[in-house]
Amino acid sequence: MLLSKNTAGGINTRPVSIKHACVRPRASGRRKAVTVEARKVALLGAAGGIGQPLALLLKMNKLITELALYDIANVVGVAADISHCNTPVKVAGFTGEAELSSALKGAEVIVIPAGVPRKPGMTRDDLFNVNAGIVKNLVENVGKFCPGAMILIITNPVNSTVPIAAETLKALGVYDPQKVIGVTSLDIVRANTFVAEAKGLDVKDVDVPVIGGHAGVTILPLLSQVTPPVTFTEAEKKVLTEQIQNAGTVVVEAKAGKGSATLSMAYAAARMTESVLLGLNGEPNIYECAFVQSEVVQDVPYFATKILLGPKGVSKIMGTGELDAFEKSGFETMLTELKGSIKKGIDFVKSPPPPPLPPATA
Ligand SMILES: NC(=O)C1=CN([C@@H]2O[C@H](COP(=O)(O)OP(=O)(O)OC[C@H]3O[C@@H](n4cnc5c(N)ncnc54)[C@H](O)[C@@H]3O)[C@@H](O)[C@H]2O)C=CC1
Ligand SMILES: O=C([O-])CC(=O)C(=O)O
Repeated sequence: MLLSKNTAGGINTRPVSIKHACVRPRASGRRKAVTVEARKVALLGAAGGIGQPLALLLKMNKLITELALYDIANVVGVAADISHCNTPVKVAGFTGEAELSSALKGAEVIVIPAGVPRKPGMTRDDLFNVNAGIVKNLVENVGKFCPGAMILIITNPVNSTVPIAAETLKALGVYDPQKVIGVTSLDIVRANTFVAEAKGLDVKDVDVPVIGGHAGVTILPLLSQVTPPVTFTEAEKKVLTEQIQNAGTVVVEAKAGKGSATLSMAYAAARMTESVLLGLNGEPNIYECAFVQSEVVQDVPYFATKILLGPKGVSKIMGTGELDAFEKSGFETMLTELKGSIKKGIDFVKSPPPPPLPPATA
């Protein structure tokens, strides 16, 4: 399946039917065939809540020729199941550390949802202790077995796991900032949905840029820059901003201990993966918001803004645009938390925590 074109005008979420896969509408209304290159995608954490529906969506994407599903848990059954869908993508399952290298070899895009999700009462940062090591280990293997691949990180806390991935690749001497992307697309998907609902708009026409990071107050929707232009009262801005910032927590609480957003996340990640592939294929004007290494904000080395995707990955990082007074205040509020989460990720690789002390003797 191809989702609608991700143009500079916005991240539209209009699905295009499978029948039209690989044919994307141009601004002129004429249709242009998208070149189908041989593209292997590896999905790490494929047996999980996000992994399974994401694997299914990727199996339906005609820009992909080969899909490697990897998990420490048994993922062979998921691979067998999905492989029966009569679409051309070749699917294989790889379980356990010993099979990781085979999953990665030849892959050009690596999507990582491996790790534990939140339970009610937890913050995303509470996942750091478990997920930091998982991401570091997986990215080390990416650096060894498919250096140069695009890495899309879903695992939380994204504000820390992206710096962890970058530092891990730096230590191996294979870091390319154009290739490492923190997936924040779910924030845009949610913002588009909530703004369309609040303003009675057709959601396929709505694009809300969301900048900053992916946790609480670091998620900053730019309601002053919505496409199509919409005006909001101060009260509406507050309600919508908080709704977008808290949406993940709402799902965590509704699932009551059975995980966090999985289906909407799979949808958002399928869209980001497709945009990355379109960029690699040379399709022009592929824009998404994402958390990447960035110089947009002084002293904040990673930041989410709209980015342009191209044949080498992130080819341009857009600025924040003009913020209104409400957004400026939200921007100031986020900085301390964002800087702290980024530093925590960098320090995890540069100065790993000491091993636990032996038990004290009397
Ligand atoms: N970036 C975003 O917007 C979002 C991020 N997330 C995050 O995505 C992550 C995954 O969430 P779910 O799929 O719901 O969790 P899940 O627990 O259902 O699935 C995680 C999968 O990762 C696997 N896994 C664990 N360690 C692994 C390793 N070393 N190598 C390979 N696979 C490994 C597990 O076996 C499991 O199958 C969580 O950290 C969650 O917080 C969730 C929603 C949105
Ligand atoms: O809230 C969570 O833990 C999962 C997540 O990142 C989201 O749904 O935005």
